[in-house]
Amino acid sequence: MAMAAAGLSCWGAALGAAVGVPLLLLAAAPRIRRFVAGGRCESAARLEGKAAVITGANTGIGKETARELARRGARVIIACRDTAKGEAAAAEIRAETGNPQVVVKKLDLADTKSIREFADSFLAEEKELHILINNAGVMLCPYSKTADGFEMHLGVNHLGHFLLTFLLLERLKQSAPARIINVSSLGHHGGRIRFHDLNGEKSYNRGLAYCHSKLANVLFTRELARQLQGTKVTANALHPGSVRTELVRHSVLMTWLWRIFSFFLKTPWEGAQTSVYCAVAEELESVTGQYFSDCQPAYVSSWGRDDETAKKLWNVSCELLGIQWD
Ligand SMILES: NC(=O)C1=CN([C@@H]2O[C@H](COP(=O)(O)OP(=O)(O)OC[C@H]3O[C@@H](n4cnc5c(N)ncnc54)[C@H](OP(=O)(O)O)[C@@H]3O)[C@@H](O)[C@H]2O)C=CC1
Ligand SMILES: CC1=C(/C=C/C(C)=C/C=C/C(C)=C/C=O)C(C)(C)CCC1
Repeated sequence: MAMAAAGLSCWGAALGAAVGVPLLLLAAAPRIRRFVAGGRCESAARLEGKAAVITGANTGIGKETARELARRGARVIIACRDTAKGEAAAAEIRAETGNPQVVVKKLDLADTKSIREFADSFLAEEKELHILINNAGVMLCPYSKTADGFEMHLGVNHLGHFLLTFLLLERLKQSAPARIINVSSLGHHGGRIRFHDLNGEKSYNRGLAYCHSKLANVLFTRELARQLQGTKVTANALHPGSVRTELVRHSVLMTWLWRIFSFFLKTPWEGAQTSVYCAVAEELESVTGQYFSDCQPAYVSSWGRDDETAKKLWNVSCELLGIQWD
């Protein structure tokens, strides 16, 4: 008798949980979504007469950043490796914003020849550059190398953008006030700069390789800001949040987790808010060398605050790319 009662109350509790938990989640859903969405760029700044280059703006966070800057009246150059995808994104943004000044230029960050061609063509055709958003990125790639033999994460996420910034810097200085924005990640906390094995030839872990490259973004920003003091060109880095994009495409597991838990991830528009904030917020006019998340300053790992490592990474990057920049 007692056993039957215990069994019944067990079923009752299970039934209660099965109905109660989903109901509770449903009731809390709007709050959870607001929390997940994170900070918003509240600035109403307009960008007529301003020009912006955004790398990897054919999809994800970059595309939404392009849409927001176009909406504010900027001339937007979508710099991407697949120009067909870029043209589709540009057409959509032009139609939605009514801004005809959204153009596409080919840029493959995994090939320094393509980066130089992009810069040559840009400098020949565009007389001003006020905002450079180094947004493109790869994550969790199986071991592979760029056309120049750099490990893919380091090559695309750091070295490619390092070279691009170097080639466009004079135009940014001429157009000052100007802003450089490096899209990094919270993942930089797990990164280290492994100077003895930058190309991951001795040991390679694709998750860590991503983190190392995102730490490189933070250190690059830090040293760049230091070197640009007094030029009215600022450099800041940011974490966009965990965002529903194609970034996880190289991992089947992450792709599934991203789908299943998509409710708990930012939309690409929400993920673009901190990039837009860094690009337009009036109060950031002379703020430089900082790291933001959810449209506010955020905590940088101790490795990301190491000036000596930042300087050393700068010098090694110049050596690897065969450029003189100081
Ligand atoms: N999504 C997230 O949760 C987070 C994203 N980030 C960062 O945000 C940034 C944007 O990523 P997100 O929008 O999420 O990812 P997506 O994968 O959606 O977009 C990445 C963009 O980078 C481009 N890209 C990749 N490789 C190259 C290359 N060799 N040359 C030129 N462009 C290239 C892609 O082009 P194509 O479409 O042709 O592949 C695409 O346009 C990245 O720097 C990422 O590290 C940081 C933290 C979290
Ligand atoms: C904990 C947890 C999740 C969150 C993962 C996060 C928060 C990933 C962040 C990735 C970043 C920052 C990538 C780019 O730089 C999932 C997968 C949603 C579901 C499973 C449990």
